[in-house]
Amino acid sequence: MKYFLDSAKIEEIRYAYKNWGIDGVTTNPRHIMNSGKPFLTVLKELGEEFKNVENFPISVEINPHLEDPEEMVREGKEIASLSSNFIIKIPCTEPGLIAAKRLEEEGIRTNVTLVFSPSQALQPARIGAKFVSPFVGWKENSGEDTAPYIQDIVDIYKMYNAKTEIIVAALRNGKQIADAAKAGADIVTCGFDVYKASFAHPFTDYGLGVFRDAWDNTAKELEEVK
Ligand SMILES: O=C(CO)[C@@H](O)[C@H](O)[C@H](O)[C@H](O)COP(=O)(O)O
Repeated sequence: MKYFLDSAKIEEIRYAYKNWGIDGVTTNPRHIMNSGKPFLTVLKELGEEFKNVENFPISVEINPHLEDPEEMVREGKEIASLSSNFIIKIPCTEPGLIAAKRLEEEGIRTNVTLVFSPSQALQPARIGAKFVSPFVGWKENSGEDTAPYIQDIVDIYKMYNAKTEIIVAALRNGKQIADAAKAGADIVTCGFDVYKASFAHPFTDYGLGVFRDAWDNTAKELEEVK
């Protein structure tokens, strides 16, 4: 399963690419706002940073105020022209799906986002979107158990041999990452801190303490000779 970083902060993206080998990036308007930089500046930085890296998808969301498919397509094309790594992220609304279909027909790859049900995940696959992004965290926060819904999407896609790759999004902890892997999702996208926490376990730290003590208290060769 691939790991994408859900972020628009160039420093953490650079770190996660170099040290963790992340496979791509997903951004959204909130991540761009949190970067503290203007939209186009972030896009230029990302395009420049990965200009020599092939197969490194960077999802960039169109203006969320757009409701007309023609305008969505126009903006999607403008964004896509800035970098061959850019994937156009479009909301899972009817106009969004129309725009995604047109963009895919013109060879511009899309990521249909803000997906919250298996039925919403069907049309992105039918129109050949490159990615679909079902959300987990927001539903879990509202008290829903999301494991069955992700499993349903994975199973349906398998049943129909859908080529669209599933990015499980809005994950909050390591268990949700493991659940996505268990369900057979293609990709997860998480924030920097969620990945960092997922690499750790309190027993790993405890065990290290035990082994460090043992190391320090092991008889030293020179002392044994004496
Ligand atoms: O849709 C995708 C990935 O394609 C994500 O970037 C998605 O926007 C984010 O995971 C969600 O918005 C979660 O954001 P947050 O609640 O973790 O700030």
